[in-house]
Amino acid sequence: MAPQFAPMQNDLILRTARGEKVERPPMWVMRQAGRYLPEYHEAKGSHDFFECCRSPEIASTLTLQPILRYSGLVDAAIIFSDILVIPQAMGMEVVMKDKVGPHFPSPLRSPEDPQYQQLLDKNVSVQDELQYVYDAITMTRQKLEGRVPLIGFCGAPWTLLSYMVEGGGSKMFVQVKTWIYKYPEQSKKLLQKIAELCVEYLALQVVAGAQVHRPKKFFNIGEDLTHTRWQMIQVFDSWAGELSPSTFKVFSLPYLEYIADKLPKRLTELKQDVVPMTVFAKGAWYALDDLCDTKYNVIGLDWLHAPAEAYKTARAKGKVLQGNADPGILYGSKESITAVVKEMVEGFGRGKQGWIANLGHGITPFVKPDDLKFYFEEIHRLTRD
Ligand SMILES: Cc1c2[nH]c(c1CCC(=O)O)Cc1[nH]c(c(CCC(=O)O)c1C)Cc1[nH]c(c(CCC(=O)O)c1C)Cc1[nH]c(c(C)c1CCC(=O)O)C2
Repeated sequence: MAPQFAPMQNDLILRTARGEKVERPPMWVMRQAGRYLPEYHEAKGSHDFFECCRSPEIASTLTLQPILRYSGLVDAAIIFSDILVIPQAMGMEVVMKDKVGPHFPSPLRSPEDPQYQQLLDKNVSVQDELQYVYDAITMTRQKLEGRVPLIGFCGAPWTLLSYMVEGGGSKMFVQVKTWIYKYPEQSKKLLQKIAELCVEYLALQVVAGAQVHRPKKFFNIGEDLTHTRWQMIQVFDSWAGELSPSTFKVFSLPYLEYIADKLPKRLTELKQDVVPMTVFAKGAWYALDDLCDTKYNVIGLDWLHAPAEAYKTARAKGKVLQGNADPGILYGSKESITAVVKEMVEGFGRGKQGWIANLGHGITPFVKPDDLKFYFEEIHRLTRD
């Protein structure tokens, strides 16, 4: 039987993502459960990063931390995990190196590497390999007690391929550029394989948080009430900006589209409702038009976009935007935070439709938690009627 969860109290982000008119913009920030929070370090203790991801108890505790600290200001939780759990599920080793970031001891170097064929041929069960994520989602949904919806996520195929061949973060992208320019067909095969795994992984995340009951006041006339979800999902293409407009169309966009086309179908097969979908292609400012033509409901923006201009493009195509202040603003003065919030509020339709307030990328370490609070409060203040 499906687990039972408390009724949802705040569905603002879901209504906004579906394009409805709202009373104020919903807010959350990427990496909101992270190193800038003292309670994060406390709960993490001496546990390794991936150990925290694999422990539903720790992952759910970390997920809830910003929700508790910024109660009333944060309208969504995002499950504490990492995009690199997919390469791990595919059999690659990934470790998190302190102060360095993710590291693959044996990255995929070329199509001649025996790992290449193994990765393509392996029948990966994301059901079995990533059960700990689904357990963390179910536990988090229980601990949230209906406070806010929970966002599930995965990495985009292009970004995951980059990590798998670079072996970690990169400045020059030598390996992945070699792959796409020397071995384009082999690259595409792997991108497709990753995209298929992403669909199944996202679908199973939705299943793990599925909810059957909800309070009467949220019913819509004529709606099928048997399987109502309180979730959404986001696909992170953090390295999209390494591609050119034309190579993005070949090595990233088709796989992002594949996920957005297939996920609703897969959810229907699994007798689940569809959930709102967000795509965040960092650095791909040139692709806004193309992304607005996909089936994603929400397009995440980094700070390379001027809010008013992006909003015009997105609204013309009925899309919702998410973002987009430079996370670096949180190191600045209160006046500069207010100025950037004003620009967003004015640019994004005063937050009454089509805007989910966020930062333009994940919040960075050393930000003072109260400065993030001020950012949220300013969004709240400036969108109040
Ligand atoms: C590229 C990427 C990764 N992971 C992720 C992305 C896409 C988003 C983005 O572009 O930032 C996604 C991610 N990673 C994490 C979350 C958790 C949910 C959230 O609060 O947003 C999410 C959504 C936790 C994390 N993921 C990581 C941390 C820090 C771990 C620690 O040192 O305690 C957290 C809280 C580690 C991580 N994981 C990854 C990197 C590059 C790093 C190192 C980052 C750094 O050193 O600044 C891979």
